[in-house]
Formats: sequence, structure tokens, C-alpha cells
Amino acid sequence: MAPKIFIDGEHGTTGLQIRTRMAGRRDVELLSIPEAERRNAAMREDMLNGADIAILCLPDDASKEAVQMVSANNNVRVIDTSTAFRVNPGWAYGFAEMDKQQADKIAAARFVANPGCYPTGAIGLIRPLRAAGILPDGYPVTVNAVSGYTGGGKQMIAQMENPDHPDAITAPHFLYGLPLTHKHVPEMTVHGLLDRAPIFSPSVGKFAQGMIVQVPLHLDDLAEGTTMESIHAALVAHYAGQDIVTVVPLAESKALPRVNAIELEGKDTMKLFVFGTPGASQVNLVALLDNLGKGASGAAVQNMDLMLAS
Ligand SMILES: NC(=O)C1=CN([C@@H]2O[C@H](COP(=O)(O)OP(=O)(O)OC[C@H]3O[C@@H](n4cnc5c(N)ncnc54)[C@H](OP(=O)(O)O)[C@@H]3O)[C@@H](O)[C@H]2O)C=CC1
Ligand SMILES: CC(=O)N[C@@H](CCC(=O)OP(=O)(O)O)C(=O)O
Repeated sequence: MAPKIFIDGEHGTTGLQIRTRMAGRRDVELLSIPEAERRNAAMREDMLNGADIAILCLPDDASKEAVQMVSANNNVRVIDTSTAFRVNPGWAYGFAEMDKQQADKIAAARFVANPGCYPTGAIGLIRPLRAAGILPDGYPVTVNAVSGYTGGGKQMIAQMENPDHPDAITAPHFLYGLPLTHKHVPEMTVHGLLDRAPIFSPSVGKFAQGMIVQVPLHLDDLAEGTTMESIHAALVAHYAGQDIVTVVPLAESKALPRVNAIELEGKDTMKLFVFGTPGASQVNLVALLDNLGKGASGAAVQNMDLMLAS
């Protein structure tokens, strides 16, 4: 019998994109609730408990409620796309390429926390350098990023696309998270293996899907002898053996006049770049992804497949 999958929040932005990715798959059976009943708690509880894997695409509070609903039922495994459990040690962090062992941890887990979109880029750049001893304790890491507006879910999509919305946003690009307390900072710190929280400055652009995450670094404050080339080599070594996270060759990045935030729209991969001038004292590390691809729905489907294969 095909394993049963229930996407709680299937009519929201992340849920819909998971459904699209699952369309036509015959190896799983999708359980579904009509859109009008999406907040019917009794119906959701039934569906959640009838699933082999429940994928939660809900706000944090609703995710916590859903986990409560299946807590006594060991037959149900959970992938949560919210922020609620990402630094909870009882949950496997769903970034399969983060470490060589992570895919196996996800495959064996009952509870998997899907990463945030910005943290996928930031951790993807930072963690290999911490693991290789290149980025020292206490380094003041900064993370600057721009996201497509679908990152803000149904509400932000309406604000950006409907000029008659009472809170319509007309800015083509805006900064937010100005108090520097964004909900992704703990996750970047823990899974980036940082001993000091990064300064995280997110922004949104007037495009639906795409994301650029930047981590600029001063080479003379890194481990002695670190160069642009040695950082690139550490990233290449970290991501060897898989094809979802790729490290762009230095010669290729050198030839680029710009990075296009929507280049990976609709794709579930992530590209990492090391920019700078050979011999100079600064580099800019850049991650390029789709906030709804490797940043959310694509990663959720990848994690589901890892869990189904175990
Ligand atoms: N969008 C993105 O790029 C990313 C999103 N995420 C995370 O994914 C999760 C979902 O986000 P997103 O899809 O963007 O949000 P949306 O607002 O687009 O969708 C959320 C869905 O959940 C439903 N919902 C809300 N509260 C409840 C409830 N109490 N019971 C049942 N259903 C409920 C909503 O219904 P209704 O229409 O009635 O509100 C809606 O269908 C969030 O935790 C978000 O942080 C993670 C990474 C990236
Ligand atoms: C543009 C925008 O608003 N983005 C969202 C993050 C999207 C995302 O990654 O959601 P999770 O927190 O569930 O991971 C934000 O900044 O809150």
C-alpha cells in the first residue's frame, strides 16, 4: 500500500507548492481536506492521525497544536515547515546537505524540522567554515538577504499583488526585521555552529520567488592563512558527493557582472558563490535559492523522500 501523506495547510503558499511537486506521483497517497474545512480541527486531527507522514505548512502555533494531536500516535511521522521546532534537540534538522550524516538522521527521524529559507542560505555558507576551523570563535558574522515576497505567505502576497489591499505595499524593495530580532536568528546560530548570534538584515523585493543571502567576511580576521581560494575549497569539499547544493567555480563567479535573485525560481537546488579579488583581504559569500524551493517546499519533499526510503 502506498504511504499516506497529509499536508496540513495544503491551501497555503508552502502547502500548495508541495502539492504541485507531488502531482502525478503514484508512490504516495495524498490525504486532503477541502479548502473550506482547512481550519476544521476535528477533520485535521483525523487526517493527521491517518497519515504515515504529516507535512505541516502552518503558522507556529497551529504547528504546535498539530504535533500535540499526533503526539500519542507513533505511526505518524512529521515534517514541520514552521519555525516552532528548528532548534529543538528532539527534532532532526531537515537540511540534508548540512553534514555528511544529516540525510541519514532525517531518514531515521520521527520528527523533522524543515529549515527556514534564509537559514538554508546562511547555514549553507557558514557551517562548512566553522566545521573546517576557518571561521573563528567570536567572529562578528553578518547576514544580509533579499527574498521574493511569497516568503511572507498569503498575507504578503496579497499586500504586494493587490494595490487595493488595505495594507498594500508599493515599495519595489524594502528592509524589515529592523529590531534585529528576526525569528531565524536562533536557527542560524545553532545550526551555523556559531558562538555569537549573527546580525541578520532581511529584505523583500518585488518578485515572487527567489532569494539571495550574503555573508561578507574579512580574511585577516579568519584562521591564519585563509584565502578566497581556501574558503572556496572548503565549501567544495563540504558539498562533494551530492548535486543539490553546488559551489560555483571561482573562474565562473569572477566572470559574472551580477547575481539574479530569481535565477533558481521553481528549482529545488542552491548555488553558493565566493566573490572577491584574489589577494585582497575581503570576500563576499553568496547563496542563491528559491525561498519556496530549497527554502521550503522543495526541501520538504526531499525530506519526505528520505523518510520514505528508510
Ligand atoms: N512562504 C515561504 O517561503 C516559507 C514559509 N515557511 C513556513 O511555512 C509555514 C506556512 O507558511 P506559508 O505557506 O507561507 O503561509 P500561508 O499563510 O500562505 O499558508 C498557511 C496556511 O495555513 C492555514 N492555517 C493558518 N492557521 C491555521 C490553523 N489554526 N489551522 C489550520 N490551518 C491554518 C492558512 O489558512 P488561512 O488561509 O485560513 O489563513 C493557510 O492555508 C509557516 O510556518 C512559514 O513560516 C517556511 C519557509 C519558507
Ligand atoms: C519575506 C518574509 O516575510 N519571509 C519570512 C520568512 C519565510 C520563511 O522562511 O518562513 P519560516 O520562518 O517559516 O522559515 C519572514 O521573514 O518571516
